[in-house]
Amino acid sequence: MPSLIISGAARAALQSLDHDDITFLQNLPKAELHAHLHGSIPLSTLQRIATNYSPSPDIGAGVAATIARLQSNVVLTEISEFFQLFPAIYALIATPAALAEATRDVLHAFLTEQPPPSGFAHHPAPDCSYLELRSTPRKTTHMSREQYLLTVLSEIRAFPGRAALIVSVDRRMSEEDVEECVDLAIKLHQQGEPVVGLDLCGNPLEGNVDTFEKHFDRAREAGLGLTVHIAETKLNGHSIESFILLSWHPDRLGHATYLEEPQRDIFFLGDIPGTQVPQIPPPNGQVPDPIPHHHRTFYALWRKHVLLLSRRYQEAGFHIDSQDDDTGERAPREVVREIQALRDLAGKQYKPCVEICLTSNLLSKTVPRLEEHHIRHYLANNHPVVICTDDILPFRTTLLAEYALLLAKPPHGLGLSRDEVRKIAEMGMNARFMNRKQT
Ligand SMILES: CNc1ncnc2c1ncn2[C@@H]1O[C@H](COP(=O)(O)O)[C@@H](O)[C@H]1O
Repeated sequence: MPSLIISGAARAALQSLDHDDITFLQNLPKAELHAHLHGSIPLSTLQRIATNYSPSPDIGAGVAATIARLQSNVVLTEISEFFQLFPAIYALIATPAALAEATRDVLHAFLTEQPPPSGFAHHPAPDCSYLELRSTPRKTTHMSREQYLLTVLSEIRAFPGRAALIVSVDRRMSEEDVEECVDLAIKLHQQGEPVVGLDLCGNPLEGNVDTFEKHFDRAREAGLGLTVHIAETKLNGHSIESFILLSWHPDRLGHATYLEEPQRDIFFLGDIPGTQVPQIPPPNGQVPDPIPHHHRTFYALWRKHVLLLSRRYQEAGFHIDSQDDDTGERAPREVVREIQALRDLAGKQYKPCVEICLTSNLLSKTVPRLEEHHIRHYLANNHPVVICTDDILPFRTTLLAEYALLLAKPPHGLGLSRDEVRKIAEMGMNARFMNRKQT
């Protein structure tokens, strides 16, 4: 049986709750929708697999060093260091047998009754009611990508209706690799396997997503839900990439930490009270000085963005005057209004559920303090969110402890009421890809 570990802020939040609060959180139906398989392997499982493993000496040293790091709290200076943990984990989980063993323990850690982590005395209970586990199909010397997926799925099938798979593609993949992963995801979904979605993940500071859109489109057409890691760092938030990813209209967004006001204005119309149409430069194309920074960023990006949107809406049968888009003579304000009108016409308000991983963001230093976490913005604007763990192995948390961070009083948590926490849990259950209504 896997043993759970909690430390840091998540531990302090859970410790600050009384027995009643913990029982309340345990009894809430909760969906875990953002958990990466290799980041969620219980440490005890990894250690067991390492004991039965005989690697070449140079790989062995890397594996031993990573396990020692995971044992003694992973302290990161910046998010890019986080991704360096995975090569050693991958070296251990290279055969179908090891992958099956790891997947089984991840599923049990989330879905079956677990004794409380050391130092806690609450009743054993499953960490969540429903799990969408995500993983990047990896080709090794022992298995193809298809075998990889079939191995993971054969374990997931042991939890019918309670577990499903999201196939991840990594930002660093070539287009051919993405194509192969998406082909497999579609094929397995069509064969009735519990493959429910497609995810874009990987080190946010690497890779280029420009050529992936058509494959995400294919996946959507085949009935898969789409989620993308977006604006995970400041650099991603400021770039055209966030506009591109939003223009794919994913069903859910991973992290969305640094989406800027103009991006939210355009895509999530109505999220920012009183500023649905941002105050932006006048129609003559001059950028007046001084203007707020985010309007400047918006001005720099809007033309590219409008071209993208134009293409999508023209494909959907709507008309946008492309000459205006090319010359840039039309006021950005008008463009925003036009987009809003088109959105109204299409009868869709776009409110993709944001997958929130509190401890992950704090430990990978993309959010400095819980009080500054972007969940506050989304909650204040009635924008759907789901609470998730991301990678319980390095981040040493559980879904219960992430919910404790919502309910615990400051400074241990956000101090939300039980009613607010119940609503958040419901939003999460409603954002499941399994059984979702197709739009
Ligand atoms: C910190 N937040 C994150 N942001 C982006 N990608 C992440 C991530 N956490 C994990 N992954 C992605 O998931 C892979 C491991 O699981 P799988 O091999 O797919 O099962 C990592 O290599 C990384 O690409």
